[in-house]
Amino acid sequence: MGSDLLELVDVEAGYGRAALVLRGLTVRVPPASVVCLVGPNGAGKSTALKVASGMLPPRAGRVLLDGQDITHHRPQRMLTAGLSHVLQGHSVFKEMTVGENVLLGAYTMRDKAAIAERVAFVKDLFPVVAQRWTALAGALSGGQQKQVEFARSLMVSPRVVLLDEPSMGLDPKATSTVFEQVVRMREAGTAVLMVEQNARRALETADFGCVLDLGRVHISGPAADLLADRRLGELYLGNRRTDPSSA
Ligand SMILES: Nc1ncnc2c1ncn2[C@@H]1O[C@H](COP(=O)(O)OP(=O)(O)OP(=O)(O)O)[C@@H](O)[C@H]1O
Repeated sequence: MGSDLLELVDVEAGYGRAALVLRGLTVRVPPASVVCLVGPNGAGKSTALKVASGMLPPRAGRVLLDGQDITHHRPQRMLTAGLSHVLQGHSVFKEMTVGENVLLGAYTMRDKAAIAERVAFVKDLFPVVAQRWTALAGALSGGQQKQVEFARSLMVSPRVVLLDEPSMGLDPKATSTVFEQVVRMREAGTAVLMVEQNARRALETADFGCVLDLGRVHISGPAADLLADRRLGELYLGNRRTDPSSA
């Protein structure tokens, strides 16, 4: 180990008195890489992100950031440590401007010059944020709103961004844009741990993939290898057994 930025190691977690959802989950995110969690509904993908960001304390196992044990840090401390979580669904405040939404991501920051520097950074990374800065966020398309959420999550200069279903509810064109922005985040040096239903598209974007089933990693490896795995294609990626192009 040692070279991974974020590690979930042998994590067990669940909700209240209900049975465990994560049953010994280990996931590793190397620096400036995109790692994608895929798998069937209820496998525990979103739960893994909640454990990583401190929203759900695990019952066993560890969360390490750059080798430091941050397992029982509260969400705000996780955020200042460098983990930013973009939740499932849309979380922009539609009646506020794009700029106001983005600046909400700086609420833990005191240094005005640092805030201005981050605003310039996210405007550069997401041109739509710069172009629509004073517009009401509710007037933007779903894909554009997702980019506002990304920009907000990057204000604190996170080392890892956790993205829960970034393409949810988006049409194919907006989905492509959102995945292009994920690549840009990685190019800008931020690691991404992403959960996606759109497994094929997500693996095409990711460096590494983990297929979760029943709260454990079933298969993991370079995303290109998972995409090329015929059995995996049939089980999770929608390839038909008779489709010669999936060979
Ligand atoms: N807040 C909660 N309270 C109780 N149970 C929950 C809660 N959130 C999730 N669960 C349960 O935990 C299990 C795993 O849910 P999770 O959302 O992590 O799965 P997932 O792999 O992300 O699924 P999906 O692809 O459907 O989003 C499910 O059985 C779900 O019902």
